[in-house]
Amino acid sequence: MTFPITRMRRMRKDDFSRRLMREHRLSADDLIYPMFVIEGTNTREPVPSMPGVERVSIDLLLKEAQELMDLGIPMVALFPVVGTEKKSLLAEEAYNPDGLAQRAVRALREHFPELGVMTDVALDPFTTHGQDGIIDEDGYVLNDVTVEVLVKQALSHAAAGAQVIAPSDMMDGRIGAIRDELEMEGHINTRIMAYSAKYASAYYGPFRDAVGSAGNLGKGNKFNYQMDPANTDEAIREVLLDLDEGADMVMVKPGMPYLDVVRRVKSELGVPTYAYQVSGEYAMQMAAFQNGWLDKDSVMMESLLAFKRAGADGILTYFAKDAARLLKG
Ligand SMILES: NCc1[nH]cc(CCC(=O)O)c1CC(=O)O
Ligand SMILES: [Mg+2]
Repeated sequence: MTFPITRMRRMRKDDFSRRLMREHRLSADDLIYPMFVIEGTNTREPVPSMPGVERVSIDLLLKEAQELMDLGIPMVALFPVVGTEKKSLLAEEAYNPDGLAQRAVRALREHFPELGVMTDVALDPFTTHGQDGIIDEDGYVLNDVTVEVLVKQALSHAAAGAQVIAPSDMMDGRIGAIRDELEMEGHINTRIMAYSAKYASAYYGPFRDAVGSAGNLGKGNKFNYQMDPANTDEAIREVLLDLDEGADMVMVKPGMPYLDVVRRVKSELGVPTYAYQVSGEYAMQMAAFQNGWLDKDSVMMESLLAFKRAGADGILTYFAKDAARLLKG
């Protein structure tokens, strides 16, 4: 009779030894909370395809910000939702100093100076067609023309006080152009979180419902600027370019279906790496939770821990508050 010399189960026997050998941990410090902002006062609107997520007016945003502070969540990511009267072909509203995003940033910075505020730089909430940039007569998104507008948008966010600017548009060269302008205008410490490896994903559907760009986009797609889900070498090149152009943090998006990309970026480049657990990932989990098919707390925490294991330094997730509450116990 021979016995196994190595019994892997020994260390799993008790909670104390399981804790001692645990390699990765999720904490509130890892979480970034995305929020949708609308006009009005004391106004909240549910997003039907994202149960539990609401679009809120700035006064309610401030109430939630207090909650984020209490939970120890370091940063909120803002997504403005504007009416059709604010949308145009040239997306001028994107850089309106008194636009919804800019006002939301100012209010948060005034009341919660310690909370990180990250803004989305992309034109889709402000274009009549729902594309992230300016289009030509054929509907093709023009790169360099779009970058000029993105620079103005980014500058208006920095001027409002945003500490982190997050270009999510996938135009070439926009990180360098934005960095240049920020430096020239004295915003030398404004951090850039680049959505570097952003894939043309079908998992963004509920987000496009939330910001009201789905209808405008119609049958359109973003294949000629967002990345092909088949590629990973290309993701490394995208990340390298953004780092060279002055990005402080890089992001992979979506999250769970792209953890291989997160791992490659972290292992090969060793830079601050973030992942976005996007709206579709949230929606499909919530659907299963609401049906009683999966257990919410444990599946949510397992899904977030998976990002840490893959090498992410932080996660943008609609579960941020729920997860932080659980972590607090
Ligand atoms: N620039 C748009 C933007 N910024 C964040 C998301 C998606 C976020 C999510 O699905 O949760 C998108 C959608 C898109 O590219 O169409
Ligand atoms: Mg790029």
